[in-house]
Amino acid sequence: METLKSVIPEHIVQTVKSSSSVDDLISSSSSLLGFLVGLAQFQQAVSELGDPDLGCCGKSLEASLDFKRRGNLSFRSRSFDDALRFYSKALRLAPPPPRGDKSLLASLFLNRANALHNLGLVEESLRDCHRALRIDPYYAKAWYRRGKLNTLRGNYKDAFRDITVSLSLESSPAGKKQLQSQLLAIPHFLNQHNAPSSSGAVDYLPNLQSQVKLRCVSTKDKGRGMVSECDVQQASVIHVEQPFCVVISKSCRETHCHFCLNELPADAVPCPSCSLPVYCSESCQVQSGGMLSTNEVHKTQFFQSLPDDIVEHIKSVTSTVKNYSETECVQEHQHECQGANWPAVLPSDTVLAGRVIIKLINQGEIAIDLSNLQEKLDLSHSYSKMSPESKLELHLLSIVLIWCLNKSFCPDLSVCETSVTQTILLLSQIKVNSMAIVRMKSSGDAFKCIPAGNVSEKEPIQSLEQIRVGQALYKTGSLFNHSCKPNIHLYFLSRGLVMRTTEFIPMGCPLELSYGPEVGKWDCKDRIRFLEEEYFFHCRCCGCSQMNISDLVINGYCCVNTSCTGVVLDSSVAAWESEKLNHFLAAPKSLDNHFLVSEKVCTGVSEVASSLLTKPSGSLHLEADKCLKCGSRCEVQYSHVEVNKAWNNLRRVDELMNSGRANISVLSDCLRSIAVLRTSLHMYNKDIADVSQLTLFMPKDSKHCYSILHMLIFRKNRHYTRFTFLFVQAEDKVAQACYLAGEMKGAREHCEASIKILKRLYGDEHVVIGNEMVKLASIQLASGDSCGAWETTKRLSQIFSKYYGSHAETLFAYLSCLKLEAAQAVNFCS
Ligand SMILES: C[S@@+](CC[C@H](N)C(=O)[O-])C[C@H]1O[C@@H](n2cnc3c(N)ncnc32)[C@H](O)[C@@H]1O
Repeated sequence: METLKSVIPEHIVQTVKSSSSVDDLISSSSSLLGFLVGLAQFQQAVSELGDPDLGCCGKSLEASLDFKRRGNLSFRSRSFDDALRFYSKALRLAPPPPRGDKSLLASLFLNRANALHNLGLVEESLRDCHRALRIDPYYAKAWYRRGKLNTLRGNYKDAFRDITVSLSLESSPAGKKQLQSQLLAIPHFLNQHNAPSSSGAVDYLPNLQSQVKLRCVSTKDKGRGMVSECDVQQASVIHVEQPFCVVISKSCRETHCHFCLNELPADAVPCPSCSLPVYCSESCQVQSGGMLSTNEVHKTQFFQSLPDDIVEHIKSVTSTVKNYSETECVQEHQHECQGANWPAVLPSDTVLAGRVIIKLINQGEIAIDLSNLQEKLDLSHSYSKMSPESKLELHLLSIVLIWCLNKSFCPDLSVCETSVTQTILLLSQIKVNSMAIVRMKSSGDAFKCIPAGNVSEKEPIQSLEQIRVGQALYKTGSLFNHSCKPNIHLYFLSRGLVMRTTEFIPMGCPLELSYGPEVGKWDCKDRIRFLEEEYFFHCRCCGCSQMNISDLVINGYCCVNTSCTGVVLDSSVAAWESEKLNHFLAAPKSLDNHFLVSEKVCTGVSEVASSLLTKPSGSLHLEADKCLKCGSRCEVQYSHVEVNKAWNNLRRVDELMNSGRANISVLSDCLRSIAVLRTSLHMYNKDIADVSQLTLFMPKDSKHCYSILHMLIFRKNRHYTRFTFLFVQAEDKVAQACYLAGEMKGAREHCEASIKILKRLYGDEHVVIGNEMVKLASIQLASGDSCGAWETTKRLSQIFSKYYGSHAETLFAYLSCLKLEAAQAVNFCS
């Protein structure tokens, strides 16, 4: 792309970069398209994007056979994990019938089933036998393996039938004899009900409906927005939606199903036509567009002698899974697996745009020059606000995409200025409307109660991390506006979007979610900058237009008067916050009304900035270098220099710790710098929290380092009433350090302190409190405080169910284990 950019003549670059309206786009697209079409480099680039043999998504018999051979070697040396990996790779590369070898595919599935069986993965192994038999119903060894697995599962009736079929296909007398003795060894199964076999299919459609009726309205300053037509209680599901189109994140291609985006099982199934996507089940594979070959089994000479019930058994085992019709599912990969290479190479936004276009073409919704694309999708965009560089990028990507679609999918699709213009607008819609699908991953899904003093570094305190597994477009979901103080919250079940209220919402009140930034996480100017850069709008939410404590203190300095809890601002923050206040004063409501919005805000502000509570007349100016509570003067400039010195020191310490050269003298150096930060910055300042990083780099084996750190920090700040807001991360990390060092008392106290701080920052019921409580419960269990763990678990379950309802345990697998552990511990004690 960079090479192409570098050869575009300057006058075309300028036309593209200065385009802003649709009319401009028509002429800029036309000039660029005209130039590129005649360019040999462009022709070569796009032909490579459409050629599977030049790309990485084609099938290869040689490569597949090579992986099979390596799998066999690993299997023979009993390295079953390696064998599993090699057979899976071989399956991805094996060409499909009729071009490819049917028996190769069947044998690969059976070999993988054997590896899975040896790894103790019975269900997965059974599913692979099933796959081998669907490809080749006359595969004696696959019937035999299936019989063995069914015997293991206690499914004797099926086991008997499987081995009977295997026996009917076996030709050698020795083999027949062995199978006969296997049959005799199967326990008696008369009147047995077969245990249901897991299909491996994931129900990607959450069976959930919202009773709340929503309405799309026009707002004063945010375009369209969503409101409810009735009062909505806290924690209600207000919206459920399946995506219009989805694309998996490149980083998750090998680990997650390309359709439902759930984690892949050990027996993942590849796309039959190309080597890129893998799915968790045939159901996902078919819904994404992959084809399954069908087998019609008749009572052939092989099965002539078998009784009817066994023939029925053969038919039911070897029949294909349900096929989904076009209207029922998206079939989003289907067009790509005609051999095109571009979906593997182009950015996710562009692949998503390709999927949208193809879906609309397949549904017969859009013209072949895409002239009505905008009208059909009806989503907002901010093309005119994008940077000149981004505009050039969008032009190029759109031309490449239209060209690829024309060559690899739909020759009727016109490559013209109209289709390019519409694709540019589609890409800019995707920029502001698409959502990242995320999964919460805990540091240990299998929760374990760790006995006190027995904590190893392999058992970190339970904590959560977000993984971005895909990107999707939801048509109705796109109509919800952003607020830095959201009243709804969203999460994903497979690829389905679920939205819930986090507070009571009166009828007609806007329903707003956070696009990322929230009050309490970042200060106002950082939130506004982020939203301008990522979403191209200036935030007009209540969090950014109203006063709040977090925005005042997050970058503040402390008062020179040591008994005062007031905050001192530097000139840039003071100017920013003054502007915000005056913007508010210009609005019809009074400042009084403003502070009445939330009692909590009012208490918080009076604690650090009481001067703001006196009724201002005219314009309000927040003075820099002056305590907002007691009015004392403070040289922020001087503090700034001291803080910088301390930070440089800490960075050096950080490097030493990182390279394993930390010792006690380094630690005391670090603590001196922390002391400087503590005496200069306001106690809620987020930089103090960043000090926490240091504790992460402590050498894992030096328990006394933790103890010293713990002792010094802990003793210095005994008075937790002074510890609020952003000290929280430091508290959290010290808790973690104590936990790893086996100092459970310290770990619990620091974790409780961090919860106290978070409650002041976010309120008692915010999900971040729940996350922190997971850590507290794990510490309590490890230190033998079963009653405490039980109480904490009850509290955190309430918080999680407010955010995730009955899905909490589906989304966070460790929650049910934690509940069980806590319940068992408390029962054991009582
Ligand atoms: C995902 S769309 C939301 C629906 C949009 N309002 C519409 O009319 O289609 C995002 C766009 O809504 C507007 N928007 C959302 N939240 C906003 C906010 N807090 N302040 C200002 N504009 C906002 C911006 O124009 C943004 O690009």
